Amino acid sequence: MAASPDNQTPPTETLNPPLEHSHPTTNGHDSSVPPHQPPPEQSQPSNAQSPDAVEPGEKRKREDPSNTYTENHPMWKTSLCSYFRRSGGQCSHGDGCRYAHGEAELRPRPDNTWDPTSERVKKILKEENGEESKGVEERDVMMTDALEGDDLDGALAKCLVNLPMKWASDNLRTFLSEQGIDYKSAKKRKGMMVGFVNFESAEQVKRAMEELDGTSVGNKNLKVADVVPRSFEKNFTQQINEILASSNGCEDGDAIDDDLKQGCSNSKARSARDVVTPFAYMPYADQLEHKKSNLVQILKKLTRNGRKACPNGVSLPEWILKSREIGGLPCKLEGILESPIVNGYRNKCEFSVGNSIQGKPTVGFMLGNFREGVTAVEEPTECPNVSRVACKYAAIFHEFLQNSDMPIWNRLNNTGFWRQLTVREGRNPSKVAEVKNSEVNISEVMLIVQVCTAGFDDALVSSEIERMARAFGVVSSVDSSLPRMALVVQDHKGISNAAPFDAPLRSVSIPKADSHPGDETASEGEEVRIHDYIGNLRFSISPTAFFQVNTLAAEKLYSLAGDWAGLGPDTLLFDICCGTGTIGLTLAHRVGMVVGIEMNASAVSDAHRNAEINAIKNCRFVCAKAEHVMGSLLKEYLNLAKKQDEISCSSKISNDEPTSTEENFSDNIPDTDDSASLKLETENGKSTSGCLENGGHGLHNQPQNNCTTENGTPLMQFKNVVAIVDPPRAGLHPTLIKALRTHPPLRRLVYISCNPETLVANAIELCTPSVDNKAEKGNKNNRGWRNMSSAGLARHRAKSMPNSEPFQPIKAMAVDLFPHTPHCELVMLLER
Ligand SMILES: C[S@@+](CC[C@H](N)C(=O)[O-])C[C@H]1O[C@@H](n2cnc3c(N)ncnc32)[C@H](O)[C@@H]1O
Repeated sequence: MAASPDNQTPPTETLNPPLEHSHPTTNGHDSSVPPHQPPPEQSQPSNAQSPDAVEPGEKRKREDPSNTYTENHPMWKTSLCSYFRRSGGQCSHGDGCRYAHGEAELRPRPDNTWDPTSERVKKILKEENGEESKGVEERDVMMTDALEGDDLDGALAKCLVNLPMKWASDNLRTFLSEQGIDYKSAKKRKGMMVGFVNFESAEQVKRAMEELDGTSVGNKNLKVADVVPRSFEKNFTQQINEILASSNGCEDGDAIDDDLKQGCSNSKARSARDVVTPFAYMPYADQLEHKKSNLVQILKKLTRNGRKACPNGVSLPEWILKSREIGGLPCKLEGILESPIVNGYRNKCEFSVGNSIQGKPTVGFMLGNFREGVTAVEEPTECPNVSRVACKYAAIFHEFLQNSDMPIWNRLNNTGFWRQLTVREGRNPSKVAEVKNSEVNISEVMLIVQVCTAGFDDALVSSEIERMARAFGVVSSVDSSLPRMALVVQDHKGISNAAPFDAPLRSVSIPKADSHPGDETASEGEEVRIHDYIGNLRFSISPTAFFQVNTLAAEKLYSLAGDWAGLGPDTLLFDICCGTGTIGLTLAHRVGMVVGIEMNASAVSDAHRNAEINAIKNCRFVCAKAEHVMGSLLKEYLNLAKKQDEISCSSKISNDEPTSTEENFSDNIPDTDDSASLKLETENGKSTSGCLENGGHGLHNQPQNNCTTENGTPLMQFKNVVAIVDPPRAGLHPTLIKALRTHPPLRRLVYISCNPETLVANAIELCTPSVDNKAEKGNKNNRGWRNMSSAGLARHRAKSMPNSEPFQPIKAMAVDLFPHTPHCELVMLLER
């Protein structure tokens, strides 16, 4: 399953590698800086030459820091001396060197962090990341699905880890033959780093381990690991004995005590709790501290990369110059707001269907990464972020699957029927006293069962789905603690469980006799929806629309964004990536007008409906990819002021063809968007006029000027134009960034991010000075972007930014929407 904190791919968020810590390339000093110069965030000591003094075209000179830093300087001995390390303890600066000669001399930095290349930090990171950082080498491989036509024999099967992803079975067989390894069968799927080998005898296993373990293939070392296949239970003891005999010199048939079992077979598996909520072992206050210090490291990348990306001959912007006063941060990180509830907070959980370690069909979370050979699934009961209600539905489905005639999904062969259960919860508005136990507010549940009908008889599919509906109905009719329920089946044939928005959905009636009073009995084809509240606004949410998974914490997030956006009656607010309209609608009463942009058509129709049910009239929602329409929208709305005298507002945005600036923006990053398939829509399905129609609700606000449309409707013009962007994990499209950056009247931008790494990358492009200098532009033929970090790519793109006033990072703050996981939302205010 995909990994993300957004609710399109929920609790598996932690299957992603943990947040990347800032880790300069080699020596703790930035790679662009010669060994004996300070890292970028400290390279402008107070008495250093002002960058403004640098002549155009001349490289900015850095002073020898050993002369300028003294013992009293806050950065004294806070970085390791790479020269000292590389030369085996020699450094011409001797004791006077401002860098630490070894770990013992190293001092903490003013912000209480340590040189990221120090052993101390490496050790902390290892501990923090726990098993996650150890990688597959130190873990069991828990494949519980069989490869096509060949069940693995637990005792004589081995798993080879670190094979090239692109290898198929043939490559693996050739490799084994070249190494002189005898085996019975060998299988590998492209896209995985693991392959499976069955052997004829314990001797073959032993020899394979001796020959292959540690052998290098490409730039990796092979690891021979155990497999815990379906036959785990019956073969376990035998398997252990074989392993003991073959790899540890124990005699075949030795008595096995528990310690030996663990030590020799490495059979300690991680639990779903460890995988999904790796911070659950820490007190909540420590979790918050931990997230904050991670964010500090990530934010510093913005300063470092902004500095690097600054074109030659251009003064460093003020925010970079001032960064050294705040420990290298691009702006102040004002803290982290805690979640009002820390347990059972998720209103959406996607439970995988797969075999447990014991080979039993199970509904829950995968215990690791498919690419690493882990397909085992465990029940969610120990995961503190999942509600008891969601666990109950997972358990009902789990029981049903034990006797289903249809097979569960096999991730290796991409065959099977039952794939995933999504539980979405709708809540009543919470009273303060109920916040701590918000589960009492769960008033309705939408169950989305994902299946793959390909190759199955229609009649069989229908009868099995009916049987499932009865199973849910029976339990909910006897358990009065379960809320109202609606059932939807999603047919998805793709490889990953992440189905596209338009994967066919149909609602399934829950048989009346068995159903709980009030259960949804939507007729076939009718769209089922759930409802939730943000403040006192009611939101109607369709099955595939995004809605923040922690509603109460989202309320804090939106109000923070609103406070920072500097709203008022004369504000036009662009809510970019608006989903069901949550941000714009909750802030609508504080602005003149909201324009929301969202690509998921169901979410846009939810947004319209939500405006309607809450009687909000000053919002308009556009269904399109933001990168396709933002240039046009900004141009139309922001140019209004210039056109005041001659205004007739006859211009139309009839489609999302790129504007001239978009056309000019060519970089060599492929754009996979299908602009042709998208059309700009308004709430009425008509094209949008260049000026805003006076919507009614916002009329009590005082627009600066009015004008009229062709048909005489009054129009408003706004003094203050702000944008709140809330993109998915991948961040903003470069074309959108350019549109925001190159429209000067847009003075303020609030960036909400569930992935601080992409926020930093996008902010590099938004905040780096640009020049109209062809020589500075990126190399159009450079295909090396594939290997670049997101920050490197952003620096590269920043070179192609048309000359325009950059934004400045003003302040940042985190909001914890995901207790017990490493994730949180980050909000940053950018102004110019
Ligand atoms: C993190 S969600 C935020 C939704 C909303 N602001 C909220 O808080 O409920 C990101 C949203 O962006 C939408 N989206 C993703 N890519 C987009 C694009 N290129 N243009 C417009 N919307 C996009 C997704 O469909 C999703 O609804």
